[in-house]
Amino acid sequence: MGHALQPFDEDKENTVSNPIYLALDLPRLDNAVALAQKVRQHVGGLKLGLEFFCAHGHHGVHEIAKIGLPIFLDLKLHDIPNTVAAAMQAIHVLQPSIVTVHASGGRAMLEDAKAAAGEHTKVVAVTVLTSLDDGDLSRMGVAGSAHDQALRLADLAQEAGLDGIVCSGHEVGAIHKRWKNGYLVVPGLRPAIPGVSHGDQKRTVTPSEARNAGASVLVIGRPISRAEDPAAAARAIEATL
Ligand SMILES: O=C(O)c1cc(=O)[nH]c(=O)n1[C@@H]1O[C@H](COP(=O)(O)O)[C@@H](O)[C@H]1O
Repeated sequence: MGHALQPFDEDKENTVSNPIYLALDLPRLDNAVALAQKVRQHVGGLKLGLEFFCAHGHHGVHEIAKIGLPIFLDLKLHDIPNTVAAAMQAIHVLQPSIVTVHASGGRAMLEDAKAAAGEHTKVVAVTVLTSLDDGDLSRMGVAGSAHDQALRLADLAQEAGLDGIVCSGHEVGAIHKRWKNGYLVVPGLRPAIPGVSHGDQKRTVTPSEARNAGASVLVIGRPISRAEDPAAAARAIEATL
């Protein structure tokens, strides 16, 4: 029997009391459970990505849900509308708080994804991945800056009736001005600690910069999961917000 996932409470401003979602990007389920247990007092939710879902599927989601925090299922769905809608229906039973799709899948895909989602699930569209910069976009044939592209795709997501978007901290302020009640998810966050690794992330800001610019949710992975003391790292980040 699976453990029922609970939608989380939030206030009118589309914020949660602790906006940090820990990205549980670990290959082993036992390690993911142990990490989540360690930091559960200092984060508002847990994000499970493609790596986790491919390895552990629905069973893995149920195991993590037992920890008692809202679950963000980051599957970044991107396919024809019919396929994405069917995938959304297949994860209904998990009742995730948040699910991601790619905004570049187009308006019909976004509309069908939202229509197929459970009523307590927020569907948010990834605009421009935080691992990409202007040069990467130009090589993909996208004219203009990552900033402008993120704003364009945020407008598309809003027109399609989604709950919000995923963007970097570089754009969240501008998107917040255009979409006041949008649910704005910001990854690519790095605390202002000397020598902190940015890894594959190119458009980064600190957690407090993102929060002050209007982020509803702060997605943080390696700065917590790879810290010597993950609970202390999460606590230190929480204290800056
Ligand atoms: O959708 C996401 O969560 C996401 C979008 C994006 O543009 N950039 C991004 O890094 N993410 C996710 O956010 C997390 C960031 O992890 P760290 O770089 O380790 O903090 C990873 O799980 C990514 O899959």
